[in-house]
Amino acid sequence: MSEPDSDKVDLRSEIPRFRPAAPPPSFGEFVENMRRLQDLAVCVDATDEVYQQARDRAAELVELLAPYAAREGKGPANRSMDLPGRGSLLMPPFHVEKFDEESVVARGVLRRYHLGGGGVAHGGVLPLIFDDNFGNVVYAAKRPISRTAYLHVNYRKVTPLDVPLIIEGKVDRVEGRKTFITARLTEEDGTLLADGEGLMVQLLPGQP
Ligand SMILES: CCCCCCCCCCCC(=O)SCCNC(=O)CCNC(=O)[C@H](O)C(C)(C)COP(=O)(O)OP(=O)(O)OC[C@H]1O[C@@H](n2cnc3c(N)ncnc32)[C@H](O)[C@@H]1OP(=O)(O)O
Repeated sequence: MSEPDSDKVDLRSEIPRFRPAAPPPSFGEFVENMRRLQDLAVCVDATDEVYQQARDRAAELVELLAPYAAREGKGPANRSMDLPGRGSLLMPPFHVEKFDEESVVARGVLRRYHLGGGGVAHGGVLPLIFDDNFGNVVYAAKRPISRTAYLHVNYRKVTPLDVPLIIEGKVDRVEGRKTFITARLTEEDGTLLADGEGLMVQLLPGQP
């Protein structure tokens, strides 16, 4: 039998404990530069010589970082609460501004690398923002550890890039293992861009 792993949130579950990170000072600037690089990677129109140089410098960066790859929950990405998107490149750069049992509010911008077409955000980015908000709402409401069973987004208006956006989500109702959550994505002046509803289901012992 394998040894119990105290990093698991519950020894019957495969989910790692969530532990906020205190990243080294340069980590935030590194992540912001990586986001800027993503913006450029999706928009530059350069010569082959420039791409060759970019390829080689990117390969150097890979070589520098590869020895430090660590398992989930070790590195600061995704756990740095003071950084946009918790310091995770996967996450849109939003900051949580309110986190309590009533609601979770986060504010941020979508940027060039989130472009879908026609100058506005890719529709697939919005469910990511909603899902992350739902996860935070479950956590803030002190509900048991849960996973998203479904998530429904209504796109009410196109979502602009480089404009402050606000998402606010709250528990709508609880039925046994089920937590139903609703959320709204707006601009700062209250213009509704999208609203969503989701079901988070409490995990049973042993569910990953
Ligand atoms: C501080 C910083 C934090 C940091 C916060 C970080 C935030 C990150 C948040 C990310 C969250 C995720 O994306 S999680 C990843 C995406 N989700 C997943 O991968 C989940 C994959 N699916 C599953 O694992 C499973 O389907 C479960 C666990 C969701 C449910 O399976 P189960 O345990 O067998 O439950 P089951 O008996 O089927 O259903 C239980 C009840 O829910 C209902 N139910 C289940 N699925 C559905 C459904 N799609 N639509 C309607 N109803 C459903 C059933 O009818 C039943 O109702 P009744 O008969 O009892 O009435």
